[in-house]
Parts: sequence; structure tokens; C-alpha cells
Amino acid sequence: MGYAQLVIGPAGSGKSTYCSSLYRHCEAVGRTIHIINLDPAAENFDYPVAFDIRELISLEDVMEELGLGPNGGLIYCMEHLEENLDDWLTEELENYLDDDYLVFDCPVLRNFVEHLKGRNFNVCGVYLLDSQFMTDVTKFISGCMASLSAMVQIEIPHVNILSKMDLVSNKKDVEDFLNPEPQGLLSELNQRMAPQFAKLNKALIELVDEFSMVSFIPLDLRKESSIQYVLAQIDTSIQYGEDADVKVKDFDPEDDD
Ligand SMILES: Nc1nc2c(ncn2[C@@H]2O[C@H](COP(=O)(O)OP(=O)(O)OP(=O)(O)O)[C@@H](O)[C@H]2O)c(=O)[nH]1
Ligand SMILES: [Mg+2]
Repeated sequence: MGYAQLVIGPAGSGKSTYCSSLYRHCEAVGRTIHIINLDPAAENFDYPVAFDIRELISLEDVMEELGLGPNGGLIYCMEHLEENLDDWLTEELENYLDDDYLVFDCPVLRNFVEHLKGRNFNVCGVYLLDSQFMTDVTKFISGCMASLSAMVQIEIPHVNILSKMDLVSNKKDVEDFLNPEPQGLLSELNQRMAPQFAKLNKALIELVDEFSMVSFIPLDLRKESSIQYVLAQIDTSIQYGEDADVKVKDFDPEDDD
């Protein structure tokens, strides 16, 4: 059984930075993880990349050789990936053994997830949302919807992370959204929006509530304890370390100010 994190989220939400910090954290605690780049538009990395989609295709080459712009180029890359994914991934994954722990930066394809599952990987979706967006209830709901849409598309265990907590000056503002009461959210939402949206608001809150989506883990990359806490949550969701004698301490991410 292998283990894998798929790090997803909107552009600029901090996916690559998260991968880099996770890599350094694991290195420091003597744990081996392999980071894989699946972003054909990526430029450079400050961590060793185990394997890289740009060996198969890079946006730069596509734009240059086919005379496409960035958007058309990206679509071309994705189509090419879909077609060649099985062969490429099968070959690359042969280098990894049972128990290896892989972290994928920016996977986008559903059949990619199927491929990993088929090769006996326990996979967790790690959805990053920029904490700068968690300032009011309407943004919070829109963040939930984006995460939910990713979750429904890939059907795997899912952990939501609020990234860039170091930029949040008033922690209280964000804390209100970490584990909010559905009823409180609804009344806030109703206050913010015109009366004709009341029914929609109710439906949205119910949806978010039913999918147990209203749960984000704050991540402050300056704090080792915060990274460790997030990693422990993800590990639990993919049953990593259940057989091995791995100590998963219950850290409170706020405890070491
Ligand atoms: N202050 C702060 N800035 C961060 C943090 N994480 C990421 N950033 C910054 O946010 C910007 C985007 O970060 P990336 O890690 O490149 O985000 P990404 O999700 O990989 O972006 P794309 O690959 O373009 O989708 C960069 O300028 C980072 O330096 C964080 O925890 N704190
Ligand atoms: Mg990136």
C-alpha cells in the first residue's frame, strides 16, 4: 500500500509553497516523502522533484512549437496528458515501492486519481484555500463551494487547509470560520444578501453542512507544530502509520506562539 496527497486549490493559494515546506519538515523529522510536479506551467522549485510532468510535456515548449498562447497551450498540455498518462505514470511509479509516500503538486485529472487508486495508493485530496479570503461569510461560502466541487469530482478523502495564516493579523476573524455553526452562518448570510436569496442561502448552508465541509485546518508554515498537525490529520485520513509505530501527537496549532 502506498500513500499519496493530491495538493489542489485555486491558482496562487500556496500549493507549491506547501509542498516545499512539507518537504523540509519531513526532512527535519527524518521522514521520507517524494514530491511530484504535475503542473506543466511550473517554473522552478526549491525542493527536489521526484518526477515531473514537464519531462512529458511543458507549457513553454508547447507555446513555442505550436504558437499557442498560455491558455490554449495549457489545454493542449492537458489533452496530451490525458492521452499519455497511463504509460507515463505506470513507468514513473515503478520506481516507488510499498509504503512510499508521494505528494503531488497540482493534479488536475480525474483519471489520474483512478490510476493511483488502481495501483494500490491510499489517496487524500489536500485542498488549499488562501486565508485572505476568509474575511466574511460570502467569501467563506464561495470557498466552500470551490472545495466541494473538487471533492465531488475526485471522490477521495479530503482535507481542507487554510493557507497563509502568517498573513492574518486578527486571528479571531478567521477563527469564526474554522468550525462555524450552520445556523449562525445562515443568519449572517441572510443579513448580507437581499431577501430573495433566503431560500438559496438555506440550501447552500445545508449542502455545506451535509458534506461536513465546514471544516478548515489553519496552516502557518512558520510553525513546525502547525505543519505537523496538518500532516497528522492527512495521515489519519489515509491510514498512514496505522500499522507502523508512528507517534501522532495531538498538537494544537495555536499553542506555540
Ligand atoms: N505569507 C505567505 N505567503 C505565502 C504562503 N504560501 C504561499 N505564499 C505566497 O503566495 C504566492 C503563491 O504561492 P504558490 O505556492 O506559488 O501557490 P500555488 O498554489 O502553487 O500557485 P499556482 O501553482 O500558480 O497555482 C507566492 O508569492 C508565495 O510566496 C504562506 O504560507 N505565507
Ligand atoms: Mg504552484
